[in-house]
Amino acid sequence: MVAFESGTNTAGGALDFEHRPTSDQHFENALAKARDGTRLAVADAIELLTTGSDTAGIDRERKEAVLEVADRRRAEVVGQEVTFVANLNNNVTTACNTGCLFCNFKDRSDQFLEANDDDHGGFTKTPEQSREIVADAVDRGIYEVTSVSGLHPALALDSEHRELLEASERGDLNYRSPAAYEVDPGTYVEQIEAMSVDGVHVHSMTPEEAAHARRGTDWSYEEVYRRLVDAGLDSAPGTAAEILVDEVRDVICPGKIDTDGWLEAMAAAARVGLDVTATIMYGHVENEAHRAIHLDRVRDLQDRTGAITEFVPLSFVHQNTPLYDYGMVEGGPSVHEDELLIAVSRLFLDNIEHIQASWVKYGDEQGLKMLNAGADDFMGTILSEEITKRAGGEFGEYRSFDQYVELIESIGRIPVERSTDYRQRRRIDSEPPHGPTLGPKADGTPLL
Ligand SMILES: C[S@@+](CC[C@H](N)C(=O)[O-])C[C@H]1O[C@@H](n2cnc3c(N)ncnc32)[C@H](O)[C@@H]1O
Ligand SMILES: Nc1c(NC[C@H](O)[C@H](O)[C@H](O)CO)[nH]c(=O)[nH]c1=O
Ligand SMILES: N[C@@H](Cc1ccc(O)cc1)C(=O)O
Ligand code: SF4
Repeated sequence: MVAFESGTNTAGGALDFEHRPTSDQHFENALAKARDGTRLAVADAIELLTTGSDTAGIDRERKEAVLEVADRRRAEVVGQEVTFVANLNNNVTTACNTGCLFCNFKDRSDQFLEANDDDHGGFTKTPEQSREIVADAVDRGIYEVTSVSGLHPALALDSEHRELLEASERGDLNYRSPAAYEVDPGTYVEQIEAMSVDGVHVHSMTPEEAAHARRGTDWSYEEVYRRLVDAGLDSAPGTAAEILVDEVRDVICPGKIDTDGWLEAMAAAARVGLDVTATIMYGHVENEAHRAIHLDRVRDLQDRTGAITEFVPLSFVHQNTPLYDYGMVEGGPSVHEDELLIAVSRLFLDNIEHIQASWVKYGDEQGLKMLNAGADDFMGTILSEEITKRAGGEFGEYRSFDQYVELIESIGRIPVERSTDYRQRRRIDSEPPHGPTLGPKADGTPLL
């Protein structure tokens, strides 16, 4: 079989990682296990992701075989429905000093100081502004708000946390009083309360944000998530996962919590009754062994919690990022790596029902291909998008219900609007125009 390109980014090869994408398994054996529905081992995932770890590059025929098995599994597990949600993104602030090398969403927080006239090009919203944005979207029929933000130094969990941070003599807490800034983001609890408009589902507080919300205290993640639930939080996004192997995190996000911290935060969110999602951000310096270990850690977390509603592969967008600027990567993942990641996620994660194809990351055409390679959820309307756009992504910020219906029907599948937890679903089989019906103020009128 002809190997037509390298299966992994070359920069990963230059780094001296302990984990390498080799295994004592055989591709055909791993594929047979996948076909039978036998639980896959990490070595099997490495074989499938590399299309055989003893040969260089991705073999196209073998790749197609993996996608086909994953597509069949998808049909067995969830059938022909393709789901999506009527949501908006309302990110509170871009101020962040964590310095992740794959991220261009962030702006250095000193640029947001009252005393600084720099034009940072980012934003911070007050709780009142967040409420207005969400209330307007809810009026239009939206029923989920997703909110992920930079770790603004003025953000505290609540007034008690603020008092502790104000009183602390420690200089290492990444805290600064809101009075020093042009705009006061309030506390996390105030933001969640503000966004809880008319029963809208609030999907917010990644493990990294939860860590920021307990800095300088001895509070557990459970305590933090409990207070957030009291404020109106409904579920938590499992971003900040990146690659759940510390030797990779040490390179791309040394300022972030480690793998165990991420897993601990997610398990705590589950214990207080929250649904969560899980993600992988792949296609930078890591190799296929790291991707396989990541899947194993997510599957183990789901065995323990059962709280993960969907798995969301986030393809690395390289253009405007430090990793690319510093020459640490030559680009993002190839389309073949993208397809294999979706397919192997479906096959490996036998305990997670839904695999999301992100049109933000893949675009419409490739997103549809992913729905024939193991994915069954097509994300949400989101209305605005800042993370990928700032990184150089070009697939836009919004999809309408009409666009969704047309895209999903074009591949012969059934468009279904879903609630965040997938428990409410509505098949869309009427004539256009289409709009949301599951929201507190949704009556089928198109969003825009
Ligand atoms: C921008 S952060 C915002 C929330 C919070 N600061 C955190 O890190 O959890 C949310 C996620 O966006 C994803 N992301 C950031 N930059 C990206 C890029 N260039 N390509 C793909 N995904 C990216 C990462 O997975 C990251 O965890
Ligand atoms: N994949 C991306 C998502 N996915 C999240 C969904 O929109 C939704 O919030 C979730 O499925 C819970 O219902 N969101 C983004 O902003 N960007 C993505 O790339
Ligand atoms: N907003 C994140 C993605 C995301 C948000 C919530 C999720 O549950 C999953 C993924 C991004 O664009 O990268
Ligand atoms: S990924 Fe999150 S924590 Fe890291 S720099 Fe970006 S906004 Fe900050």
